[in-house]
Amino acid sequence: MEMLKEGNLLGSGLKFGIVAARFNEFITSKLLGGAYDALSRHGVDKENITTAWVPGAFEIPLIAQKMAESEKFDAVICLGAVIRGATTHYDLVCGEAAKGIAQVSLKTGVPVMFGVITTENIEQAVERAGTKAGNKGFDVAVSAIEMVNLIKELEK
Ligand SMILES: Nc1c(NC[C@H](O)[C@H](O)[C@H](O)CO)[nH]c(=O)[nH]c1=O
Ligand SMILES: CC(=O)[C@@H](O)COP(=O)(O)O
Repeated sequence: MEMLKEGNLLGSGLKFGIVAARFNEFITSKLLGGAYDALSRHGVDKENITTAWVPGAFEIPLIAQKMAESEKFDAVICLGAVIRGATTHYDLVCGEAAKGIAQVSLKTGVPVMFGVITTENIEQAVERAGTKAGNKGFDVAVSAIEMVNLIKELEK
């Protein structure tokens, strides 16, 4: 019989750090609300969630690294909204945020979730922050629970 490993969605007793970017706060605050909703609905206690605000998505990796290295959290959830402007700045911010977040996760072995939405315009961001395309903050929070529990399964 093939052995199948997967992570369940039970969050009770798990501890989460959240790094939220304040840039485009009208979007990121909705992503944060979605993450809180997901964690709460999956049994995570409010006192087991620590949220840190950073200026923008470019600063997320550093604080995510501090949280991951602290060994206080089972996973770190990164939330941001990068909306294309008139210059190439968008590409640099998106690229460094994504690369930095991935590197922290691989370096520390802690699940660090990429909840930074990267959109061409404000409408696309609104759609992904709790309207017709769902809430990416909710989605990555659920994935964070799954990753923590998958790792626990693999370590048995
Ligand atoms: N344009 C966006 C930014 N830009 C700011 C950078 O993230 C960074 O805070 C600044 O360059 C100082 O180091 N950040 C976002 O999160 N979203 C954007 O659309
Ligand atoms: C994603 C960004 O950095 C962007 O909001 C900056 O806008 P602009 O490229 O018009 O300076």
